[in-house]
Amino acid sequence: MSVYSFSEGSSVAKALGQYVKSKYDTAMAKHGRFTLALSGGSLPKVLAEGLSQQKDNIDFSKWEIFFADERIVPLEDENSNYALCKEVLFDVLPGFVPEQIHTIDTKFLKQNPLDSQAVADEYEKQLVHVFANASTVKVPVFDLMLLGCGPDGHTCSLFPDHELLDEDVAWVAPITDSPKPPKERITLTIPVVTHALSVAFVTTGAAKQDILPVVIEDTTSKLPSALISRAHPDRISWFLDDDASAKLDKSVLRVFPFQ
Ligand SMILES: O=C1O[C@H](COP(=O)(O)O)[C@@H](O)[C@H](O)[C@H]1O
Repeated sequence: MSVYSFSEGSSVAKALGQYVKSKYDTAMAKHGRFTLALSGGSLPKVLAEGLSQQKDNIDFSKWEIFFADERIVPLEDENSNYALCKEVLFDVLPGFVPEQIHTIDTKFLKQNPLDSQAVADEYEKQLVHVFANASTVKVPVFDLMLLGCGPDGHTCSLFPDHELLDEDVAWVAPITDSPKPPKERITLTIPVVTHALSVAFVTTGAAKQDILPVVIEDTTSKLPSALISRAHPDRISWFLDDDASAKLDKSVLRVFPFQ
């Protein structure tokens, strides 16, 4: 696992932009497209800042984008992870192809009661379609997952002690009792996240400093971020600022290779 800490948010953004560009280059050389899962929360703004410095060397029309998790709300709702990414990324940087940005199907929102399982199943079908020609059909293999880590150690919409942590069949699962609102969401499951070729957690701010030693240093932790981090440590990078990393043992920190 590579854990990087930077003195300020702008340095986290710059490094993340360089890291994503290198993963994009690798994917393009390998199969001519870049499959990526994005999170909501604090991630999209940091990512947008980093990518704005790389945009002249990236063809965003080659990006095939899913959401690591999504709230079951209209796409224009302020709680929608898509809406957030659209505002800071898709509407700002040039070249994204709308058909390659995979949103939940909002036709299910008209149903009463809401069938969140149907939302998850439909989203899984989109994954099946996009990854159908890839070498694996058992589990989609994303080039990159960009994740957050909440102050409770949750990531995607995988929350501590939740039964979804044991899901080992579905690629996409619904959650109807999310402890963080809104309650109804879908999430990629742990098998999908841990099969990605690279996973980056992006986490900043003092509110995260108590949970990070548990997630990163405690090898017995069952927190969702820890389970993912430990599954394939060689594929995992953490991008932190010094506020977030303040309580980590300094021996876990690495020097960011692109500087
Ligand atoms: O609810 C969510 O929270 C996590 C963490 O958000 P952050 O603001 O603490 O970075 C986020 O990764 C996820 O996509 C989102 O739905």
